[in-house]
Amino acid sequence: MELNYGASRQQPRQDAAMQRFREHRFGQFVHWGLYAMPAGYWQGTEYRFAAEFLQKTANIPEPEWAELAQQFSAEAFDADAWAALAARSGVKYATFTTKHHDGFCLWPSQYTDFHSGNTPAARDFIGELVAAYQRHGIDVYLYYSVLDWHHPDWRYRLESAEDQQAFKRYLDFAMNQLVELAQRYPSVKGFWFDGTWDESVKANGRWTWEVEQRLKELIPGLIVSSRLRADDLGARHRDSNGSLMGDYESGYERRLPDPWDRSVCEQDWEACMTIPQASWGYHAGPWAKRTRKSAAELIDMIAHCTSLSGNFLLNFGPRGDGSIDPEDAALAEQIGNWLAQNGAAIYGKGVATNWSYPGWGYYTQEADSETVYAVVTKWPTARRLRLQLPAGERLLAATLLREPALQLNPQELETSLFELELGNSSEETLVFELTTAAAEEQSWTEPNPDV
Ligand SMILES: C[C@@H]1N[C@@H](C(=O)NCc2ccccc2)[C@H](O)[C@@H]1O
Repeated sequence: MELNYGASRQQPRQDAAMQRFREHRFGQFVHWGLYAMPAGYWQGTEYRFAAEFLQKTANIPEPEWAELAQQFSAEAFDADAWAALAARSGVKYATFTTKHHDGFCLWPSQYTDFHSGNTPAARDFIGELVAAYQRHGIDVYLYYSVLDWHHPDWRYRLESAEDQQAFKRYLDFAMNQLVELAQRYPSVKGFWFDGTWDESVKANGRWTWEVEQRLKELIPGLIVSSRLRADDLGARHRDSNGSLMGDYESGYERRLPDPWDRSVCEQDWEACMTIPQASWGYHAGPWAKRTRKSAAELIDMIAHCTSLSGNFLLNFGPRGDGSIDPEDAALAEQIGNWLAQNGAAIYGKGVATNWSYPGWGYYTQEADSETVYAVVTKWPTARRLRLQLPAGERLLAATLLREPALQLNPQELETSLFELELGNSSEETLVFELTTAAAEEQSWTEPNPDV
């Protein structure tokens, strides 16, 4: 169907900026703001829900929430320390919340008084973070919530002429802020949009289209997530013809596609994930602590996304004073140590097109390369790894990536089916670099499995 504000392309972008994004594979999400101070508690009660939603879950009147800005001193904030830890964690890009749903801005915006310049901290946190992360060689993306609980002209739905007029004022405000961010921080590589699910935004597909156009005029090569976009009819992420809007699919929030679902590889995509079960902002309660994911679980997710040609954006919620939770820092270091040894299987890699999902982990491969990597995340109890190679291929060698590299002798069970003895290694996540060759002509054909 004819659309004015639908997808602007059918195929993935092939320019250098997009190729750089997809080669990153692993990124850091950072949710930080006023919500990090109460950290899931209000008047002594723990609220077991996302800490950045506390204003709503605890029914806090907006003026009372806004008062938190007067306590925001962030005395332990150190952009360079955040960036150095991020570099050690192995991330290649970082996405920072500039304004979350509560409307509080981490930069001195000229369009509102509700910003970090008007706090005891009196700092441009976004400016400091952009500079520090780029000094550490990490690309920066900016998160912006269209949903804004603070702004008087925000509307969830448009039921009257007054609603329409107010929400027009709100969209003008948001466009002004986005242009302001692009002009203040022109070195950022992209924008990550959130809070676009309400009827009011879905009824303004043209505005979402204009935002993408305007920001890409200001910053050539800019990358914009699909979550910004609605089309003429209010369809989100994908337009009413099923075509992806924006530059990559950003609908995977705290969930990953099925590891065998190769359909997701047709477009660029990114999954974002929390360390605790369901809080993006720092939550100080036992509920969040009890549900933290381990390094092994998160490494599995990194390899899972890579194996389907997607990026994995792991969220960190710094504490209200600007310090990093020591448990998060330790986790970041563990992941970084693994990537230092095994990153060849992740960075710049994607789906191993001819290799089926093995169940015990993931195959990854660089496009147009012969080399395939096997990331073993679920050890077979028999401690023998079975590899079903693509038909017509045989396994010459399997080399363990970690130091010292260990070459295993593949045992041929049947043509294209091989076994590796894993020995007693206690390591959690092993990566093998696989060397294959064309198998000799088969004297027999595979039995027909459809009996
Ligand atoms: C990236 C995350 N998105 C925000 C959020 O509101 N998620 C809750 C939600 C997720 C999906 C549909 C509606 C609401 C969370 O607060 C994080 O910022």
